[in-house]
Amino acid sequence: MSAIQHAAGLLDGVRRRRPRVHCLMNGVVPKFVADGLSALGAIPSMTSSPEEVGHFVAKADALLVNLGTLDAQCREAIGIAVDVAAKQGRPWTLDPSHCDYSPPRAAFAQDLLTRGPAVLRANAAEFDLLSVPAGVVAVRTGRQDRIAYNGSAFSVVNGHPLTALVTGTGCLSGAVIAAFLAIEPDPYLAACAAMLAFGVAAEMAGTAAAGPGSFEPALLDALANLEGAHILSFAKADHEQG
Ligand SMILES: Nc1ncnc2c1ncn2[C@@H]1O[C@H](COP(=O)(O)OP(=O)(O)OP(=O)(O)O)[C@@H](O)[C@H]1O
Ligand SMILES: Cc1ncsc1CCO
Ligand SMILES: [Mg+2]
Repeated sequence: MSAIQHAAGLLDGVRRRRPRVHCLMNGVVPKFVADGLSALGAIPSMTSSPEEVGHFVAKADALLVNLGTLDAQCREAIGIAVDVAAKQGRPWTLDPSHCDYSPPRAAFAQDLLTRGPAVLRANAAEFDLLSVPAGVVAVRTGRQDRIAYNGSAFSVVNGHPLTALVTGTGCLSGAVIAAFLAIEPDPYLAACAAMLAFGVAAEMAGTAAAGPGSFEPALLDALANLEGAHILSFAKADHEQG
């Protein structure tokens, strides 16, 4: 089965199984990310207090760690969350948001990469600063999204330029990866499926939007209305075999 056919089936799996995704999100776009996960068919939770986060991660099917507005309490919560994820076998995605602005944040992100994330999702500037250890699926987003693992790579060229004009679309794409990780044990297939679903939904939203203001709700609508058949019809992707 191709990665595209597999993605269509996994989208149905997300709707059937409604995975719980716990998000340690930045303070800028938590509502958008939670709404995007709900629209897709997953169940978001966003608590970050150190005394509670472990309980939330233990009950979640997957975790997203986003460093966008990192502070001392976030660092503590992230440490607890990734420990619980490791102990309970919960897959997690790292979004090293804005690590290119701050050497301490880049060092923290680089350290987190050694603590067992299934997937790194980063924009080009963030991605190019980090070295991705073997065993971590590497997703570099931009006009083209490239998913790489162990010598293989998959590039998704779906999407719409308005995506780049709405803050938090990258954060949401990391959350969508976490939702697919919750139901697909192979993190490379999960990440390919997530970026196909997100890219096709963004393309559908782009045709309905007049600008970034109407693109944002249109993207939520497109995530909710997306069907496996849309992925099969509209996916534009290339496989590079290593
Ligand atoms: N020029 C573009 N054309 C089409 N899609 C794009 C373009 N640039 C980015 N995207 C899409 O926008 C989304 C966000 O990617 P980007 O690399 O901009 O992340 P980001 O900088 O982390 O975003 P944010 O921090 O706002 O959440 C991805 O789904 C990506 O495919
Ligand atoms: C703009 C911004 N600043 C910190 S997090 C965030 C949202 C994702 O880029
Ligand atoms: Mg980002």
